[in-house]
Amino acid sequence: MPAEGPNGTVVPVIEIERLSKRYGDTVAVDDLSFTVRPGTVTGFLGPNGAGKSTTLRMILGLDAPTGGTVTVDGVPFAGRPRGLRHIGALLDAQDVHGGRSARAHLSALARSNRIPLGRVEEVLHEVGLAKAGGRRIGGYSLGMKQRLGIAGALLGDPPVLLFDEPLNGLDPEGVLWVRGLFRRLAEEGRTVFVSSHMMAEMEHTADRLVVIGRGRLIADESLADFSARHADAHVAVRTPRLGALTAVLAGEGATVRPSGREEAVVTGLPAARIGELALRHGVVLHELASRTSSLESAFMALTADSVQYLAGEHPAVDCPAVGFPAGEYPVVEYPVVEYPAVEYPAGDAR
Ligand SMILES: Nc1ncnc2c1ncn2[C@@H]1O[C@H](COP(=O)(O)OP(=O)(O)OP(=O)(O)O)[C@@H](O)[C@H]1O
Repeated sequence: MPAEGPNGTVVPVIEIERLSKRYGDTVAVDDLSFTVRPGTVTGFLGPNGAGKSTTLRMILGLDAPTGGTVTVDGVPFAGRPRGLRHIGALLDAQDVHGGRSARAHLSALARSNRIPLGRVEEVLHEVGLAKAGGRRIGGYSLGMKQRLGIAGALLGDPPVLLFDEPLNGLDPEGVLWVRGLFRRLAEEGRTVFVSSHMMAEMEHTADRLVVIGRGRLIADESLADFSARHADAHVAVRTPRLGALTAVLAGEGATVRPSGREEAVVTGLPAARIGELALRHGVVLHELASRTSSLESAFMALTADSVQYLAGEHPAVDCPAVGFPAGEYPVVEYPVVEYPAVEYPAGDAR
């Protein structure tokens, strides 16, 4: 059933229900169920071969499920006559006719989807390709092709947007720009679903995460909840009396791992409690800091069993369970970033 918003309006929800896809003996997607809602950027994460692209293709009706259903606003996408005006998608930035200009490519897309041609200049401008729009796409860098793919997705001004690995090939400035764009699209009430195989990319891009491995659901939660549940929280301490502090903290049930002559990593007690205990026992502290290991480590640990191609040894992942009482995790800060407008000049061969 379509989800309803205020005044009975239909909310652009993507609903995936027990979805499966087999290619011969390969199970690409395995009994997958989750919902992607509007107003947030949802990251779709999984290692190579996890089934992300296959899922996106099934949302778009480009691949038929072996089992289960996928609907947008309660209707399979193939049943939507509005095409690009309903869902905009970037699946493969390289999959474009290199002999055409960006302007010609977008104009053809606009015509076949009954989108006013005026949108072509608007989206070229939006993605920073207005001046380079007359050049052959074959001469574009991967980053410029990603921008062109994003322009194609935006062309129909759709309420639902899918992006498959959109950050590939973008320089840091481009990554910041894309993050700002996705945030704005979500704030406009659109449904934004973005795949990636790297948590480090999604950490500052998505509000929600759907994590899959070997086609199966591993996590479906907000980034904050994922972070609180999976990231390895610990406290770094530095003191000239490490032996004394270790004895005190161990007596309180903490685990203390020395990381230098006067330094240690403590798990099992929050920083505030460590500071109080040190004061009470007369141990001077030169450093006391709450730290959280990278979410990338947590993601790798979660999906370690699902990694299709391993280079040599299994990656060593240090992600022990943490012992803080509920609500006492260190706060993970997500930096607020500025989004510079970038414009490629007509002759720029980046
Ligand atoms: N057309 C196809 N024929 C046969 N096998 C396929 C086909 N498409 C995908 N697969 C297989 O299905 C599994 C999932 O592939 P998919 O491309 O969906 O994963 P992915 O998560 O998008 O990976 P990546 O991050 O590498 O793009 C893989 O084992 C892949 O080899």
